Amino acid sequence: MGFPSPITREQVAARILAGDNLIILRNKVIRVPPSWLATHPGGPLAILHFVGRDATDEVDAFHSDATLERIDRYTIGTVDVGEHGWLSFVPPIMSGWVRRITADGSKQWYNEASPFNSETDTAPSPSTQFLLVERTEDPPRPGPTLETLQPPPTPISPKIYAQHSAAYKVLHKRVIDAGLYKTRYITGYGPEIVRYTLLAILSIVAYRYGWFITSAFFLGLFWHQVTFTAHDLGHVGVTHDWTIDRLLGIFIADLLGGLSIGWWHLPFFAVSPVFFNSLWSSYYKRVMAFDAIAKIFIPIQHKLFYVIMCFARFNLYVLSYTFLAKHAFEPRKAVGGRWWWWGEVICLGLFFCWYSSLLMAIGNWKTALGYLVVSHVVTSPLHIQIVLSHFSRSTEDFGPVESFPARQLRTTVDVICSPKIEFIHGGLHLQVTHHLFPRLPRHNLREASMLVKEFAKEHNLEYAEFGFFEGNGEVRGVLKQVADQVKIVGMVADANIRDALKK
Ligand code: HEM
Repeated sequence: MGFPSPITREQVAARILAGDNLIILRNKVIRVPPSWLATHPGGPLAILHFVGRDATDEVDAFHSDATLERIDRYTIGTVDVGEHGWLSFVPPIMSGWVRRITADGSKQWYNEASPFNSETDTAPSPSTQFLLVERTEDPPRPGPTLETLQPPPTPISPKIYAQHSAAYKVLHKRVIDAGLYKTRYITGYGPEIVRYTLLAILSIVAYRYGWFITSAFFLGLFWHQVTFTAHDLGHVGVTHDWTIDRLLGIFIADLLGGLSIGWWHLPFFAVSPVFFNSLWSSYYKRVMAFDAIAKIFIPIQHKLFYVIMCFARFNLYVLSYTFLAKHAFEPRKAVGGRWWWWGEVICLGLFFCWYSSLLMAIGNWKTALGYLVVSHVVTSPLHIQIVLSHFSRSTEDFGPVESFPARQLRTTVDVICSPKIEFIHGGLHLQVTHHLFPRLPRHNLREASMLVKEFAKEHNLEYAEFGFFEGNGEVRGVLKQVADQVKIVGMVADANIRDALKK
């Protein structure tokens, strides 16, 4: 399709300020229709955080070819991207602005939070970092302005990031040409299915013989293992068909594991000292308070790490069900309509039936409690693994200018392990490559990681990896660092109060 003349940067900004959700893909301007925003399978926030930005690499990484063609249909024109690519705007949501339906049915800007930028450019809190805090007074204007959209000055070079981005496209092509998007059903998932079946049989047999704690142990191992396949399905990384992967995902995650495939997340720790303020989460739509409870627990978070990890699965239940409750009255998803929601709710109901019958049939509440605890605690290495791959790395935000590959490499780390025992880590140990190519079938990640390592070396980017035990040490180190800083902040505050009282 030909377009008359390129849309100017000012026109793009004006349309965003008027409420259009425009993203830049290569040199094309895509207008995401409001209907897609509400019903997007990856959620509206994924799109809102890319309004005004070049989202080419992210969009290529997250979508199937068929979806990419569909996205292309929403092109409304082209832009001149310049020598170093499109200089991204700051999406309105990152400075606290969202669109809301008013009483008369029209959509207006609403300021849900205030931006909190660091005035100085320090390592833990760069000037490019966009954090939000609770809004305490009415905004001076009824909507975002041209100024709000301008990215803050950054010491990072757009030229270098443009080079990374161009090289990522070449890398992605190499991964595709090497056939790494082809799922290894027999050699990859074959052994997985045998392993899952064996663990399930061991759990059932032990239960039948009355060896309840042994049965709970194998059930925990079963959950630990199947979660990796649920994770693959959540990323549409098995059949690459959203409907089939979602159906399989609902069966495994919801029916067998009691968790929502539409949502799973991490237990919470503070990993950045910037958190010593209460922050507004544009994801949870609430203030993440640095309150009295946080002040008690954060100073000892490194000591509680493994204890919390043991019970992390309970947190996943809470978050899963909250997610489904919030989506109960949402519009139909563009893919999957509403059946995905009903499928999840019904399968979760069935999960509670089979698991609670299992506990009740034990006939002794102490053993039943032991069964509940053991089956959940055994899954804890999975949670530790997820934390390792993310929390020991940088949490700084270099703003919308940083390229996708540079950000993914900077914020993720691999856990080194022999291919013979990698089923224990279930592919999540190759997190760097997974974050660069989320739809890539898990059993091809090792081969792809070789190409990513070459890419990182060529572009002077760090491909971080550590051993499992070293990684545990790193994470506890980060948690302790932040804990110590909270203690210091507390001591300074106490000294100030004492001084004030003396005066
Ligand atoms: C008109 C624009 C868009 C359309 C029509 C669209 C459509 C879709 C569809 C159909 C899926 C399901 C997976 C698939 O079938 O490929 C999906 C998933 C997803 N999309 Fe989009 N999308 C759009 C824009 C974006 C943008 C700008 C982002 C942000 C970078 C984004 C991020 C995601 C994510 C994170 C997922 C989940 C994938 C995963 O968990 O692996 N999408 N999208």
